[in-house]
Amino acid sequence: MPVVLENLGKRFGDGAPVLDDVNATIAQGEFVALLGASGCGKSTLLNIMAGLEKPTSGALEVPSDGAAFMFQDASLFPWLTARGNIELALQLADKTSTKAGRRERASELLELVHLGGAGDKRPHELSGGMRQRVALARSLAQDRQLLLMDEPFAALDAITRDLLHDELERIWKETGRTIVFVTHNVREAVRLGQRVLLLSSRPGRVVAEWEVTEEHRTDAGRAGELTGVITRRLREEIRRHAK
Ligand SMILES: Nc1ncnc2c1ncn2[C@@H]1O[C@H](COP(=O)(O)OP(=O)(O)OP(=O)(O)O)[C@@H](O)[C@H]1O
Repeated sequence: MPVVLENLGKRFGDGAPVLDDVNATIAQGEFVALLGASGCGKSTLLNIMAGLEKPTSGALEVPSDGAAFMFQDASLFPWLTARGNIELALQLADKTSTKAGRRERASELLELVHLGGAGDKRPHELSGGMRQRVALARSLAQDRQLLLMDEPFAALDAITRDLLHDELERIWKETGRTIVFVTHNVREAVRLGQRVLLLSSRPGRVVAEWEVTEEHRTDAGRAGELTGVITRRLREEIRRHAK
């Protein structure tokens, strides 16, 4: 099922609208990067898609089983091991699951995020990148078609982030999830998205979008050109907003 946003608006209390007339359709299995300046309403839009916030106007269609969420901060339970954190998510997702079933599924998910050997470690024993891998496995444990990711790699160093980009792309291809990935990093948006949507500021609205083609993926020069085009457009938005 696609995600459809129609003339979506959001204001908090009697403040100025944060989002106004947001329109977008995201196909099942598509990977969309949502880009915008700080404070333009990206997280608010994601929260609306997750059902955590209600829009003030407009309509939205999301898969009936809701969405899985992954944040910038892994927010793992510190007293549980990596495996324990994943098993808990499995238990919450399916109350009828058995302990043995959860154990097996947690092992599969740990393998999927390349953490097969670290299941018994607790969060403080893991690096930032490893913690985000556990968080990714935990969000996949929720077993929803739609995965919403809010700047999940923003706090990581560049090398770890590049590695996780490769991993996320592989996992997306393996699992066929629909992914909406919020970032303010243009390079990251072009690296991951099949499509990049740019949200303007005050009010937030989709003002531009770009397809990232196979050519961009295989030719670093072409990817660099597209990154440049999008960066210039993003800067325009930021300047317009600063006036
Ligand atoms: N619960 C809330 N109550 C009042 N205002 C809010 C609430 N949540 C968000 N806002 C306001 O909505 C605007 C958009 O915030 P949001 O977090 O969605 O932006 P963002 O694009 O995700 O920002 P960033 O990139 O900095 O994380 C901000 O001005 C923020 O202060």
